[in-house]
Amino acid sequence: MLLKDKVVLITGGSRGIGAAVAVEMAKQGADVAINSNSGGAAAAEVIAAVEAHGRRCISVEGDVALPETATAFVNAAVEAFGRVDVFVSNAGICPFHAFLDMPAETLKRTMEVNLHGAYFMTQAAANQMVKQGNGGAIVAISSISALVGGEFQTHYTPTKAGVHSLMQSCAIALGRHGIRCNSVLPGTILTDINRDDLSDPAKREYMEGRIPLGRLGQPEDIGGAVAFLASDMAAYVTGAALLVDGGAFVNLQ
Ligand SMILES: NC(=O)C1=CN([C@@H]2O[C@H](COP(=O)(O)OP(=O)(O)OC[C@H]3O[C@@H](n4cnc5c(N)ncnc54)[C@H](O)[C@@H]3O)[C@@H](O)[C@H]2O)C=CC1
Ligand SMILES: C[C@H](O)[C@@H]1OC(=O)[C@H](O)[C@@H]1O
Repeated sequence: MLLKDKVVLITGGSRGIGAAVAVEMAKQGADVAINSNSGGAAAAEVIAAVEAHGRRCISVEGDVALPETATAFVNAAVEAFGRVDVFVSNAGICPFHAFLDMPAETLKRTMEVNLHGAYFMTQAAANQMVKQGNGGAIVAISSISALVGGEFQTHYTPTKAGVHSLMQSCAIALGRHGIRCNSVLPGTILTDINRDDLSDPAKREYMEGRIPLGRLGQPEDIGGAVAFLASDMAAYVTGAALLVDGGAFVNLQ
């Protein structure tokens, strides 16, 4: 087990990639706190799945765009489990929309959830780790979209580049505290975030055709990369980005 008895916090942990990461953390021996803005039945399922691996799990509801959600989440995790060892910044949205008539509110909300949310949460988790005094690991779920564009993602791709940039700067700011900061860059992973977009069979076939490994990703494909970066196996890895995309990025022709 890579994370035996560690305490891992994950934003957006009720569904999709965050939920799969929560379960992988439990498989690796960690107790888990998940945040989400919806909670409910989905969060209850994640709690049950973590507990099935013999680990503890709490769910804390809150909008990551609000700074107070970050302190409330970290405080709740510390109250439940005593400390924070690993923080995974995952919550995000991608309301697909064309560039020329992008509503200002859609742009603002996407920036606030994806980038400001990652900032507030990373800051709150890091402050707790510094207070504890024995280091820690922070992993942000950025994206292949930090490296390449998307016609209907002009509001989204800058947030994913920003999240990785945040990890790079935090790697410097927090290195002296023994806190490592890295990004995972998933390719296209089948979740609710792209369900509508990929419901078009032609689009889905095109996306699959771009991937050397021959399939779109599943949320479970991301868990191993996060576990590695969060663990002592990556003790000398900080400020790094790990693409987990089935080879999509390198497939020019
Ligand atoms: N699915 C994909 O192809 C890819 C996703 N990503 C990133 O992975 C992360 C997770 O996305 P998915 O699992 O695909 O999406 P999803 O829609 O399946 O899950 C999103 C999670 O974030 C939570 N969330 C959304 N807005 C929130 C808010 N304001 N406050 C708190 N929680 C909030 C939801 O409740 C849910 O738990 C996102 O940051 C996304 O940008 C990155 C690359 C590819
Ligand atoms: C939501 C998209 O399908 C998904 O999000 C990303 O970050 C990937 O680049 C995909 O475009």
